[in-house]
Amino acid sequence: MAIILFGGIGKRLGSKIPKQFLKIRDRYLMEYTIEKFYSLRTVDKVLVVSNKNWMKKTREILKDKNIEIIEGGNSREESTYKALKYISNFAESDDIILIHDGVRPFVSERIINENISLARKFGAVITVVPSENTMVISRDGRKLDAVPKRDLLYIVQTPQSFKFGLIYNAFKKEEKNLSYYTDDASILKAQGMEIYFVEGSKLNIKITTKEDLIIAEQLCSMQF
Ligand SMILES: Nc1ccn([C@@H]2O[C@H](COP(=O)(O)OP(=O)(O)OP(=O)(O)O)[C@@H](O)[C@H]2O)c(=O)n1
Ligand SMILES: C[C@](O)(CO)[C@H](O)COP(=O)(O)O
Repeated sequence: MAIILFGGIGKRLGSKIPKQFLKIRDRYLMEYTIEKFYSLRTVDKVLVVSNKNWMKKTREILKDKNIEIIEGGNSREESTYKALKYISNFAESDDIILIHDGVRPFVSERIINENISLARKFGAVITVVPSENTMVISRDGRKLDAVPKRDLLYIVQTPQSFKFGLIYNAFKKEEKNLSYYTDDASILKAQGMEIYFVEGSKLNIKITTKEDLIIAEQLCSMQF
């Protein structure tokens, strides 16, 4: 099952409407992402988590698809938790759950299928790419405090995929601290679970700011 997260409002993009409802080449951004999962035989179900103020628009866009839609929460992790609670009514503990940022429309079939196969093998996986830039730590955002060794650094993408029982129990244990986390796997890691890697792609961008939208428009003109 794929949980696709569209519960945000895109503050950092600064557009009047949430970025997932922007159109690129006459298709809603959310349609690009959903299609990547909906078209795969390896994905049995798609659950869309949308923003509570945009449920009607979401239903209208997805009216011709067999997709369940629920309301998100006030943070990405709260939206994920709402989705996990919803599927706890029918999911088995060993079912594979993929959790994906809806604003990553260029995820590939290879990444999705590797998430499924490696989550089945290891129980918990995240999609990553190795850092090609030196990255630094700064506490005040003005000066450099530390330089981690670059070859130890990976940039985390999504999907993040898990055996349902593992991720649901981890969220239940941390339900009061979800706003501390910015992804799903780190909640499991904080409880001592090993998290394995799936090779991502530099094309699997997250559309967060205006620059990302320019890149997305270029990628769409090449891919579709
Ligand atoms: N309460 C929230 C916040 C975010 N998301 C989703 O999580 C993904 C990654 O979040 P981000 O890129 O931060 O999206 P926004 O939260 O919309 O952006 P911003 O932080 O700029 O408002 C997005 O697909 C977003 O829709 C969500 O489902 N529920
Ligand atoms: C989950 C994520 O995409 C991993 O890099 C990222 O943390 C999401 O961050 P956002 O601020 O919710 O976009």
